[in-house]
Amino acid sequence: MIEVQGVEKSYGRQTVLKGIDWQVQRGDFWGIIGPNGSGKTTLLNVLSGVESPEAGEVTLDGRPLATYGRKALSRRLAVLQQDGLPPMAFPVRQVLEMGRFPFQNWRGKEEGNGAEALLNEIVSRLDLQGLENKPLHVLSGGQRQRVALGKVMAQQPELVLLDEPTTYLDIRYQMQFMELVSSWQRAEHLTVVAVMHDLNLAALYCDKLLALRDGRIVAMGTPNEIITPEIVKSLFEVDAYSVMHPDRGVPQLLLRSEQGT
Ligand SMILES: Nc1ncnc2c1ncn2[C@@H]1O[C@H](COP(=O)(O)OP(=O)(O)OP(=O)(O)O)[C@@H](O)[C@H]1O
Repeated sequence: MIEVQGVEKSYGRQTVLKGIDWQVQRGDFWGIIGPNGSGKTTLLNVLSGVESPEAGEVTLDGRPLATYGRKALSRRLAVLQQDGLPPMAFPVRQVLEMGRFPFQNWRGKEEGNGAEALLNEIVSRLDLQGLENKPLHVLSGGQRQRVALGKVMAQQPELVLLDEPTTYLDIRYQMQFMELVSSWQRAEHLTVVAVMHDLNLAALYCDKLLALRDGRIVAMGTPNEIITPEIVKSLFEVDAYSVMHPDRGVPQLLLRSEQGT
């Protein structure tokens, strides 16, 4: 679905992506991991077309990303940031409707009447009943991020790019958010690429992980291949144990204290 070939990206004299080669197949759930400043967000921005690489190319279904118009691209891919929506005064239902923008004509109208049913389904899937008429600024951060996910769902993308989407959520809402994304991904055979800071959540929900350090890919593979003490040490310079999750059969990290036991 996506092919990244020899991508280089610089800001001023700093090269932040160096020779990135990567392929994403339809239906994959990828996590991008790596330390602060390693280029994760920049790579996501190159995939969404927000940033253009100086060298190399990104293609979406065989066609260079740069040749897609903005509206055509937003019918294919959607992006959700850390704090997906600011605390503005728009009511929840209206914010969900904004997700339909790529399908509206110049008068802001959509052909057919499928959108209402779709929005109702999203409201019930995300448990937003009762919040539909409330303005965003009265919601909690966790509720607001659920609405942000709903707006992205309303866009009916084939590819979803998530940039640290659970950063401001407590552990209950982190789990809930990732479960919602995961069930949506399975139901619609979506392709998901998520920048993940929490390696344990990444191991639980991503099928494949790409590890970046200093703008280069240092490892790619399944969570079992990537979430190892050696790779984690090489990325983050921390010592950790890796244990198997008893239910899910994926690795989970336990950090080791610098003082020992
Ligand atoms: N718009 C920009 N202008 C100048 N430098 C930038 C810009 N965006 C990113 N950078 C620099 O590029 C490097 C990579 O940044 P990027 O945000 O991609 O890293 P990251 O891995 O997502 O980091 P974090 O985990 O802290 O979010 C950093 O050194 C950053 O300062």
